[in-house]
Amino acid sequence: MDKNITADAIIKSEQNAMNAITIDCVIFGFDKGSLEVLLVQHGEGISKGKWGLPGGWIYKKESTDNAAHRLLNELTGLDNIYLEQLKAFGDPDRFPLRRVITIGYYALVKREDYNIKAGFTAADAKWYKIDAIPDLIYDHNEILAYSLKHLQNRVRQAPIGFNLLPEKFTLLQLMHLYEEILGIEMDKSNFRRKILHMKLLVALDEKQQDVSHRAAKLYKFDPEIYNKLTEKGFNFEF
Ligand SMILES: O=P(O)(O)OC[C@H]1O[C@@H](O)[C@H](O)[C@@H]1O
Repeated sequence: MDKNITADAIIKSEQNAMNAITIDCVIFGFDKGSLEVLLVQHGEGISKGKWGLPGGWIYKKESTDNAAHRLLNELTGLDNIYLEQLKAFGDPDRFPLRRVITIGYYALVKREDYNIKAGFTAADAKWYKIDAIPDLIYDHNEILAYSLKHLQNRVRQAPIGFNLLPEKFTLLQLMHLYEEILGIEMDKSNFRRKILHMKLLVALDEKQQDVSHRAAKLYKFDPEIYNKLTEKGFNFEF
């Protein structure tokens, strides 16, 4: 085949190819029994003044994982977070100016462990309760909805709570964590029976202190079983 024809074809197909890829991070925070999401207010560009997920452009010589950590840190001050890649969001019309595919990342953290400080192109950065999310830019409400579904599936398949609850907690606190993430109300005795059956918790010889109601028994996670179930997975049907 004629070399020039092949080169021409390559150039043409490259010109038609899309090369704009960005990152968007969904950071869920759990604090005092409520699930929240970290959002940033754009300080410049076509979305100035509007709220969205922390994210943006990837540098040419940067891995997508590094870009996710860098952008999150620059925009919100968050650092040292275990970010998991979710999926790519590639609707051709998701970004108004041209075709841009974005890669979603997500994490679930204990809110009080982190200080938030808006920076870079963000005018503000704030935690929003999951049931009070404003209208977000582009397809960010969809990305958030997908991430929440993913988190809800994840809590049915592996233990959660280790980095979200205090070291010693009551069964009710653990149940509220599940209720908040799954957005459902649970039956206390049913939850108690199922969770204790897993042998994931160690009952302590201690009760809550300084509470106005009847003090409840405290539990902690058995780290070995927690890790084993995290690796192996389970099916927690509520
Ligand atoms: O920051 P701007 O330029 O508005 O957004 C560009 C891209 O960065 C991402 O967060 C958006 O989802 C979009 O894909």
